[in-house]
Amino acid sequence: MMEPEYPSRPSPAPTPLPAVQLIGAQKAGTSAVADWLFEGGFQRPLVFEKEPWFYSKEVHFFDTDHRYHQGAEFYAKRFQSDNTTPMDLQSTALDATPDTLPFADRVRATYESAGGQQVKKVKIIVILREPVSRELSLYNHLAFDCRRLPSSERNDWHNQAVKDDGSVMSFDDFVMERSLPALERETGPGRSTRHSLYATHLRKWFELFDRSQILVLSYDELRFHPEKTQERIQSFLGRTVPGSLRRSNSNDNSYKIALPSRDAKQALAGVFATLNEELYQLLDSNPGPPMEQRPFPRFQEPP
Ligand SMILES: Nc1ncnc2c1ncn2[C@@H]1O[C@H](COP(=O)(O)OS(=O)(=O)O)[C@@H](OP(=O)(O)O)[C@H]1O
Repeated sequence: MMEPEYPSRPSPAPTPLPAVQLIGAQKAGTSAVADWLFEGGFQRPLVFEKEPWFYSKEVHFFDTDHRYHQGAEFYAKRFQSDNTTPMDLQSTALDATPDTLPFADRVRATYESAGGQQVKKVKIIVILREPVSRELSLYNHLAFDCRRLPSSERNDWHNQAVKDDGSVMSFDDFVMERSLPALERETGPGRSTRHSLYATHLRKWFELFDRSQILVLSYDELRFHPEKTQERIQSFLGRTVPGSLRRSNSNDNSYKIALPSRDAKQALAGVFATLNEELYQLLDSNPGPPMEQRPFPRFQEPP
């Protein structure tokens, strides 16, 4: 029997989403890379009324429930201005939200729902930093904000570094009372600390996206050989980006702690030693695009 012929229905036009996702890790040099890319021609997200200024780098769509649940159109609007075409978006729009790392599934679902095979085209960049130094950087950032912001402007994220009496806790206390408990649970307070569970997060990204779409970078290389990191990113993105990587978002101030105490370092390193090994093995068995460092360099621990 002949199959009946149905007129082919045009599929709905895709919702154009950013071509590049810089997903973290938080405190691993994402602002420096984002600044360089934005200055070099990548398109920033738009900031809407009542949104904070830093949304012009990071949209906080995937990591913020009430934003995520507004859907792909809500997200796409942050990248549409009168003079952008879908073509522009597909090649130069960048979301550099450093908190996206734990949300591979949401990124996949959003790009899938947006159509146009964008899920197969989006380019994902992640920078990994030695976890003890990253935790210290997180603490320094929180402590800096807590000292400069009135309590009415702080949120739960900032208040992680505040003691019951309202004073800012030491890094040692932060490690014992916040970081270590956070690493023992999968959800709840301490998500920023759990960014350092790199193998857990990356395993999901590797399952949900083709490995060739994900460039894994080393913060140590970004710090000591930034020109190499720039070369890798340009090769991955398939375009030359003028300018150079500068230091950015270092929150320098007289209270900033340069090195962890021996106790804090030992307590954290004890947890991260095995997890870092898991990461090296995961990267070893999942080779990335050709411009990625291989083997991935082992982290340099703080002295
Ligand atoms: N060019 C360059 N080289 C080396 N290190 C650099 C560079 N730019 C920024 N940084 C350091 O990266 C830390 C800030 O990271 P992020 O920008 O990712 O932070 S954030 O998640 O966006 O808040 C922060 O680390 P700490 O100084 O240890 O806190 C920055 O100093």
